[in-house]
Amino acid sequence: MSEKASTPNIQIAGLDEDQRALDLNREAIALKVNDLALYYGEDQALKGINMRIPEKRVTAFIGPSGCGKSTLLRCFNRMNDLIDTVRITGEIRLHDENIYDKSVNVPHLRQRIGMVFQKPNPFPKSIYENVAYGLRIQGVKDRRRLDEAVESALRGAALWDEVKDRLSANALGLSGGQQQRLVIARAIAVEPEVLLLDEPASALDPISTLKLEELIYELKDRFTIAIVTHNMQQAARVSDYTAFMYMGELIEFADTNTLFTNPSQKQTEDYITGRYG
Ligand SMILES: Nc1ncnc2c1ncn2[C@@H]1O[C@H](COP(=O)(O)OP(=O)(O)OP(=O)(O)O)[C@@H](O)[C@H]1O
Repeated sequence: MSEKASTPNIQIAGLDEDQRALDLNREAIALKVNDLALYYGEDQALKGINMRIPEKRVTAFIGPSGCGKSTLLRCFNRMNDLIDTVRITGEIRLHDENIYDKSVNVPHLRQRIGMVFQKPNPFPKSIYENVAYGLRIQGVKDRRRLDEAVESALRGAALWDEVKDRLSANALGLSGGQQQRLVIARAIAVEPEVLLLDEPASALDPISTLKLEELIYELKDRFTIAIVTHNMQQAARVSDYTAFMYMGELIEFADTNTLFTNPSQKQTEDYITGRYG
């Protein structure tokens, strides 16, 4: 958080934040999790999760390996549906709609809640076609509209200047950091409401990681962001709220500053002070 305050173009947001200190009860809520449990076959991976994810904020999920961070993130856009053994009870509401309701159109849900994974996964197509992909699936054919959307998404993902002269080059020729920003451009081109980021920087070098963190900060003006990270410094730098999970349970959820400086649970304190994990 302190790094944000030291970055000139972020100070205004910081001042604003100070004026109306982060308070979950005063936030608009994008996602609400009610009594969520998830089982892989006989093994329970998530237990009694209740939480609210605020709109247009960055929420980080931290906790030791295997505590269920990625599993929970995948619940938000029903990626766990793809695993045969998974059984889920409880509900998750995107605004007022239970995303697990039978009537939900899952491909449409995944457009509203986009996801970016640990390893950049561009398609073996041109940079342009990667970004245009979701719009083409939606049936957009008009070239000018596609051009505008591709440029806007690439600018939004802080990649435009680096690729504008080679939009027809294969995306696999980009560096790892560029590929990850391209995948973010692909996700935001369809204007989702929520972006799920599952350890998006873990395969990146420090400079690319920094760029990605700056990008996340910029994107939260437009999107609700949930990020899983192993890196506590990263969580502290990029997020407004942090969820600490342990063995499938949500132990503590608070604004990031409070969670890292004054946690209410001993388990959280033990984790952030490096006593386990
Ligand atoms: N496809 C799967 N089938 C069976 N069990 C799984 C599957 N995916 C995850 N699990 C189990 O669910 C638990 C939670 O895993 P998950 O990957 O969500 O944890 P995590 O906190 O994201 O871990 P990490 O930080 O190591 O990525 C673990 O015990 C894991 O072994």
